[in-house]
Amino acid sequence: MSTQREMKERNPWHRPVTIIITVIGVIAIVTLVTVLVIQNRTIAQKYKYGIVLDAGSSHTSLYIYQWPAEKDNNTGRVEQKHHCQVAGKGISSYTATPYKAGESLISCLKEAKENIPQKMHPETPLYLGATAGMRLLKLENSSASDEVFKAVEKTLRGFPFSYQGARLLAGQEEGAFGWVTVNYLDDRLTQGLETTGALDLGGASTQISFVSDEYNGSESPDNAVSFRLYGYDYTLYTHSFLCYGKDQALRLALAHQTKSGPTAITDPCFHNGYNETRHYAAVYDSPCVSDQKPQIVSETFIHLGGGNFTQCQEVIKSIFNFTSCRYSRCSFNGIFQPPLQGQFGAFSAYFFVMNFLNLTDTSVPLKTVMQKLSDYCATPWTQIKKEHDIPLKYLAEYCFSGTYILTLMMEGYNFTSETYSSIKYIQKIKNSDAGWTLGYMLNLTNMIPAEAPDSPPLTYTSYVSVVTVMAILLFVIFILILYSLWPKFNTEPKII
Ligand SMILES: Nc1nc2c(ncn2[C@@H]2O[C@H](COP(=O)(O)OP(=O)(O)OP(=O)(O)O)[C@@H](O)[C@H]2O)c(=O)[nH]1
Repeated sequence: MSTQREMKERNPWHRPVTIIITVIGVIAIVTLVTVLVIQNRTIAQKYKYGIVLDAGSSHTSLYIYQWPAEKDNNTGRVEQKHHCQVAGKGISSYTATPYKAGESLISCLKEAKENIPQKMHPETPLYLGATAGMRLLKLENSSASDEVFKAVEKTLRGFPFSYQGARLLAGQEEGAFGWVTVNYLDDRLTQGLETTGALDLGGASTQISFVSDEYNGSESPDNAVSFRLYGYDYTLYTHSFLCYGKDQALRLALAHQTKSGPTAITDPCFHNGYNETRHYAAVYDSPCVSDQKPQIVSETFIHLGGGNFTQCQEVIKSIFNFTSCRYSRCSFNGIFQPPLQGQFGAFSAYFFVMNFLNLTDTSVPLKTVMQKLSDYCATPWTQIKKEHDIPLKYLAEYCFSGTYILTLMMEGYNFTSETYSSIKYIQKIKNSDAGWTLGYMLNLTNMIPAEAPDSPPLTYTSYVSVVTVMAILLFVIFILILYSLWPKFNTEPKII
């Protein structure tokens, strides 16, 4: 019993001083780590915001982006916080009543007010970029396009955000910013990885953008956009084909089939049994086709479906011009295109259409994809209507749109059955929509620096872990030293 007591007394771990030191040490470590974690988390929870309106030919979308407030100096990730689809058509359709173009944006702007903390409104930049619909309107009627922009600007200025302008984007900008978005979201730019090409299919225009080792901008310099991002140089090939978005391409195909002004056509790109009366004036009411308008005998024509994929491909091929090329190589319509290189992300209508058709898997051989689309096109209209509950106007066009997409890629851009698998149909990357808007905002807010920013050598998690481990280690060393010194301090005078 007494030996046990002696041992207990000699063992420093049983002394109150040691216990107190241990408790204080543990509390110190817990406090240190807690302060580290809380200090950093409080900062990371504050955000800055930016709003971009994509005024497209078919409709307008509003996107809110957010990024950590203290990291806008180039290291914080910008992500999409909210998306609002403006009801109705694109702003270019309001030429008769321009003020309505402005009014159409109000409900989404109100949503933006609700989604961004009020105190951040005045410092939130607000941009509007208009694309191919307004490009066509400008070609057709420049003063009408000015009126629409005025009305839109009036509405945007009426909101408490920091209005930065409403402008027409050049096709080249639309292509280049789409490419920036895809590669930014994929984290390819900071690391200088091989980039992904961008394929964007809109309603009125379509863009192709990629980096090719065989393109430095000397041939067809109009297609070159040079960037220096995070310390890496890029010369991007980009081209926007006006009138080759899927809605205008459909007009081109209908114009091709109604050249002679017939009263009825059997269109292989529409399902068997499809039967609609169309007005010539409505089909030809676009600068993409207005010069092809036939000497009309009738006001309308009957649009019948033929449901034949191969014939549909032939009709679509006829809207491309493959004969003239003054460069070393061309895609179509005499436009230069260097050899395709690397992976491609295909978004907007590429995704909507192929997703509806269940054909987004590009590991499936192209031959099989074509066969499936051919079967879909051959399905009678009555059956298609029974199987899908979506507005008939959209439903009727998927055979055309799917065939257009494959023809544009294979015949227009020169993808092959081998390179088809390098395309990925995408809608979102990490919860942000693929499209030009994010790249546009990153550029205008200088969020992508030309040079790589100085980054801390450790990530936040590694930093906290290292500090924790070091604190524990120091404490253990301290205790061990204390332990080794203990007998000296505690040796009681021995009575001999
Ligand atoms: N199926 C389907 N089609 C859509 C959807 N959203 C848009 N579309 C169609 O896809 C096409 C392209 O749409 P967007 O990418 O918004 O194109 P846009 O901005 O209006 O056109 P551009 O001005 O040429 O860029 C248009 O024909 C739209 O009608 C969708 O959610 N589902």
